[in-house]
Amino acid sequence: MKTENTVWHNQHVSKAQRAELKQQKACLLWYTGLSGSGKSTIANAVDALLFANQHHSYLLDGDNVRHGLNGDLGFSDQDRVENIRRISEVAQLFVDAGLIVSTAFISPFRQDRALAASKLSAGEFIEVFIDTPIEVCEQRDPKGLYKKARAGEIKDFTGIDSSYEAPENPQIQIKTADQSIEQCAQQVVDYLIEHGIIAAKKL
Ligand SMILES: Nc1ncnc2c1ncn2[C@@H]1O[C@H](COP(=O)(O)OS(=O)(=O)O)[C@@H](OP(=O)(O)O)[C@H]1O
Ligand SMILES: Nc1ncnc2c1ncn2[C@@H]1O[C@H](COP(=O)(O)OP(=O)(O)O)[C@@H](O)[C@H]1O
Repeated sequence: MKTENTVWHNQHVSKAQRAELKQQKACLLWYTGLSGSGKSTIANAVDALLFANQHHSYLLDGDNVRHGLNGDLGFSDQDRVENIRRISEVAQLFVDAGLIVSTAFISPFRQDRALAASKLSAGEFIEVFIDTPIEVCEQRDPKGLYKKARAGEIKDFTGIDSSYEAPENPQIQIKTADQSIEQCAQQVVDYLIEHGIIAAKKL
């Protein structure tokens, strides 16, 4: 550790106070799933629903973070671990600000998702498994990446030559092949209401 001479400062305003002002509880919706499974689509739909109902939320999305904060990282196992570690730290700060935070990253390794969860209090970390079979993801192929990976133009592609460890006990499991985008988003919103993170209001 290079931080041995630094001291943690407790803030006067707590996470709970910040969240209460926003009439919500702070939490982290951690979306995980294969490329093309629907993480971004569903996380964006949920975020839009929350915003429309005056909630304070923020979405950290894969490609955007990789263009900036994590622009130095590729797709080796080691780089993915570091990618998720940094995202976990950033997400924790946003949760501290009292927000309903969403992260939409493949986050293929259980251990890294567990690390993200360990930084938050009980009930704050909500693992959302976007459970879409690889055949469906590959058929959708929204960015043409599966085609390139099959052609050998991209290596270490998740689900093809890089592993994905599915969650064993996610708080929310969404089967996108059987439901519309709206139904998937509503499944997340229903969870937030049932667990007292937001009030029912119009959602
Ligand atoms: N080799 C390889 N494997 C998987 N994905 C790849 C790869 N190369 C580029 N991409 C694109 O990068 C997006 C995944 O980035 P993540 O930061 O979510 O990945 S990870 O959590 O670190 O595994 C992923 O975005 P999504 O399709 O939205 O998941 C791809 O668009
Ligand atoms: N029920 C659904 N939920 C989410 N996405 C869906 C669904 N049905 C079809 N799709 C489509 O699947 C694709 C998912 O892409 P994307 O959200 O970018 O996935 P990811 O972020 O996991 O890579 C989009 O083109 C989206 O329109």
